[in-house]
Amino acid sequence: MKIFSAAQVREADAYTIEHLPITSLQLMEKAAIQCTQWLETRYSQGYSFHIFCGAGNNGGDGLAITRLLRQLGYEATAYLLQYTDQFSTDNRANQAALHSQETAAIITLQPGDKFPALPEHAILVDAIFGTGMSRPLLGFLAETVQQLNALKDRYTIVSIDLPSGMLADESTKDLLSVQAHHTLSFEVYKLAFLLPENASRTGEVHILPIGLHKDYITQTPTRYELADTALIQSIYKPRQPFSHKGTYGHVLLIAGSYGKLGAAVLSAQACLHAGVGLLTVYVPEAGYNIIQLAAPAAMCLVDDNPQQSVQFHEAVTADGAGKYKTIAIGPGLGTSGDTARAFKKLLQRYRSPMVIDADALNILAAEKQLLDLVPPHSLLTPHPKEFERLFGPSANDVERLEKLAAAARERQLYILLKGRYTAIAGPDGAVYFNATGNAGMATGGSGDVLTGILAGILAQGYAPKDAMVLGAWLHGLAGDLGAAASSQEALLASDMVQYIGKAYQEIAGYATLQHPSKNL
Ligand SMILES: NC(=O)C1=CN([C@@H]2O[C@H](COP(=O)(O)OP(=O)(O)OC[C@H]3O[C@@H](n4cnc5c(N)ncnc54)[C@H](O)[C@@H]3O)[C@@H](O)[C@H]2O)[C@@H](O)CC1
Ligand SMILES: Nc1ncnc2c1ncn2[C@@H]1O[C@H](COP(=O)(O)OP(=O)(O)O)[C@@H](O)[C@H]1O
Ligand SMILES: [K+]
Repeated sequence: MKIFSAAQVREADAYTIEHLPITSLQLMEKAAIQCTQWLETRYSQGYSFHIFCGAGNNGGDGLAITRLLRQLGYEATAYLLQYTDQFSTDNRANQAALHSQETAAIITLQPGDKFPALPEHAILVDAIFGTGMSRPLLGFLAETVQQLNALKDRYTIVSIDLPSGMLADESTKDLLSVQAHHTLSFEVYKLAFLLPENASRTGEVHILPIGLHKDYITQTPTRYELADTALIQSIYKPRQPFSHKGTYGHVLLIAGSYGKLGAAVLSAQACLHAGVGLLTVYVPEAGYNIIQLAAPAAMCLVDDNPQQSVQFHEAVTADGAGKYKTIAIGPGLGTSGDTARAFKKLLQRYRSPMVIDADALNILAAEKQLLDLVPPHSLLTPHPKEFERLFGPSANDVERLEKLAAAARERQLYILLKGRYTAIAGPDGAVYFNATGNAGMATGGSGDVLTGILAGILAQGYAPKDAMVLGAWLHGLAGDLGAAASSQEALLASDMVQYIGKAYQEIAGYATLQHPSKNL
């Protein structure tokens, strides 16, 4: 699903009005009908609705919602904020429609007026500004928004299209905006909804279809995209009946150190469940029995050093053309000087794309020149702190995304920035967001599982970008299925491993089952 900027949303509206038999007022009515239906299924007749309307088309939506709610028998009042007398045409049309229905439904709020008294079961609807927001809220507008926010613990606040004060595709981290419990937005996700800095202000986001023209949506290129099931199914390749373990690649996983061998175990198990053909795990001597017992399907190479791996570069031949399709390095590895030196030698020898995570990223961050040695098209998987260590601090989430895209482009890398909406950037500068996953995955070891999954998928022959997008989806879906089976609190990284199979099953769907038994 493409993520449109505010300017593109306006273009999409205009294109739809030009190419379909629909006026802008009718499009507004469709948006208002969708919002009203959402409110109606959620709140019974005992609730009253208090809709705060601006002078533009967002306010027009609010006025239309007020009228539709009243038609359904709800108590609903529109408060029209008098910060200007320049109303949009469709806003005026909806004021007139509401007046002709019943005059008392609109109350104008002037600067200096007392904030309206609210009954017990009130729902506050914010229809002040949407994608037309162009400057910080000041004076009367700022006071009204502050008064709404002061009520957020007592009443539910529903924002239409965007919480007023928030920009769709720029950071508004330091600006005042409505703090909504729900945001009802139209047709497409906006970048603002995917930024951690906005989490407490958008609340739950619900995207409602309003019938924007499909041609505009399919033909318009966007900088950002949210992965969806259609994209994942287009990437996923079912296994071939005559394939063998050589078909699916050999991964060398370099992970674990004394006290952190669990990271190697989790990565190894995840890599196996992701479908790798063969897996060799390289661990310090202390890890031999652990790996052999915890991942019997994997082979094990052991470093001479008992506690940390310091000569893993020897595992690949000097010309780099070894037997390993993919090398993954980092989970629980440690960052000692000897380990860092071995990593440097490995980077000099092995020139195919690798998966680089955790302590391997920390080694790169400590000695930044090593970044120049990373093979092109490698996959780096930093969390925000690791990203900052590697590429420097960012003033806000939008700047961090721009840094992500720039680093991927300039260094010809695939970089996956972890989070609620993990962001994936490649050398072409496009950024994909992943929507699967839940807060239960905020637990030690879940990143190690992701590293294993990515290496396992990459070795099977997926292109790096596809491996990243599919791997992040699979990882999050395994977490979602695991949490559904128990709870987010109880979810462990090992549960994510156990649910990789079920996650694949969902992606593949029964339609792709090749076995003759499906006809029985
Ligand atoms: N046909 C359409 O264009 C549709 C528009 N829709 C609604 O229309 C919204 C966009 O409407 P508009 O483009 O009228 O924009 P808004 O209603 O978001 O804002 C309107 C005006 O507010 C002014 N403004 C912006 N920031 C301000 C500030 N801080 N202080 C004072 N004034 C400020 C701007 O100059 C702008 O002209 C969408 O978010 C959506 O809710 C929907 O009805 C769907 C159809
Ligand atoms: N709130 C959340 N919602 C969705 N996914 C999450 C959330 N918190 C963490 N995750 C996912 O869990 C993983 C955590 O990785 P990381 O921080 O490296 O953990 P660790 O180093 O403990 O293994 C990432 O893939 C991240 O996207
Ligand atoms: K709004």
